[in-house]
Amino acid sequence: MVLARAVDVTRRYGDNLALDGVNFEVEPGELVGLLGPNGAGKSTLVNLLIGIRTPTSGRVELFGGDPRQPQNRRRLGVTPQETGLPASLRVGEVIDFVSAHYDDPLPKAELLDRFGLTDFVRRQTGGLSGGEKRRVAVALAFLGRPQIVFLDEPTTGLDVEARRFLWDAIRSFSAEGGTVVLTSHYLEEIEALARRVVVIGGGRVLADDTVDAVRGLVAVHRVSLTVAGDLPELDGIVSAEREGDRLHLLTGDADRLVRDLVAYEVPFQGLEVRPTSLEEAFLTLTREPVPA
Ligand SMILES: Nc1ncnc2c1ncn2[C@@H]1O[C@H](COP(=O)(O)OP(=O)(O)OP(=O)(O)O)[C@@H](O)[C@H]1O
Repeated sequence: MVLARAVDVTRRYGDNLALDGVNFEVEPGELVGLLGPNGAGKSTLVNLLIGIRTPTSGRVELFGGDPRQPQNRRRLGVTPQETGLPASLRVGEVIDFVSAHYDDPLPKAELLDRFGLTDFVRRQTGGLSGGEKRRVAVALAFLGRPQIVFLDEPTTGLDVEARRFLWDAIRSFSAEGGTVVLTSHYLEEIEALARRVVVIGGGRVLADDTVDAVRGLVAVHRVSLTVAGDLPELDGIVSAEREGDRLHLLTGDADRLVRDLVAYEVPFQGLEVRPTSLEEAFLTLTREPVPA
C-alpha cells in the first residue's frame, strides 16, 4: 500500500508555478529525503500531501484518500517549516494539550526522553531558544504514534549535538517501522538519514534514486581557467560560461577534464578546481551537456 502519493500534480501561486507535473509515492517503512534549493517546491509538495493546501491540478492521496479528511489524518505526524508554540505554556503543558487530540498518545515521559527534552518540561516555551523550540516542535509530530511523519527542515537552527540527537530519534522511529518524509537543503542530512532521495528543482522531480546515485549526480566540480580561444571538444562538460578570457566549466570528472586539457595542449593559465555548491550542482541536473 502506498501511504502518500502525488499524481501529475501542479500547484500555482498566482503566476508562479511552484510544482510542475510532480509524481511521488511513499511506501510504508521508507525514509525519504526531499532535497532541493530554496524555492524548489519541497514545502509545497509536503503541504499538499498533508492536506493544508490543494493542488491546482492532479491528485494527492494520504492513506489512499483525501489528505483533508480527518479519517486519513489520524496516523499522520507533521512538523511544518515554521511552528508557533503558545509562549506562556510550559513544554509539559503543550505536550498534554496535543496529547488530548489522540486516542493513544505516547506517554509524556517517553516522548521527552526520546527527544532529549526531559529537562525542559517545566520551561515556558516563550523562554526557549530557537533551536529548543524547534526540538519541541519536531517531537510533537511523533506524539500520536503516527504511521507517517512529514518533517519540513527539521534541524534548521539546531547545533551539531542537537541535530545528531534528533537524527537518532528519527532513525529509531524508522527502525521501528515508521515512515518518514523529510525536506532538507543539505545532502549531508539526507545522507545521514535516508536511503532514498528525491531531488526537487524548479517545481519538478529531477531525480528519485538512492543517496549514492544522487551523490554522484551532484558531485560536480567547477574548473576555471584563463584561455583566449575556443576549447577543443572535450567530454564530460555539463556547462560552460565565459567571463572575458576566463572560462568556467562544470564537470562531473574534474581530474579527467584537467588531463584532457593538458593532453590537447590547451594554453591555459590560472587553473582552479573547486567543488560546486549544491545550488550549482542542482542547476547542472536541469541542463543538457553543452560543448565548451
Ligand atoms: N503562499 C505562497 N504564495 C505565493 N508563492 C508561494 C507560496 N508558497 C510558496 N510559494 C512559491 O512557490 C515556490 C516553491 O516554494 P516552496 O516553499 O515550496 O519551496 P521550498 O523548496 O520549500 O523552498 P525552501 O527550501 O526555501 O523552503 C517558490 O517560488 C515560492 O516563492
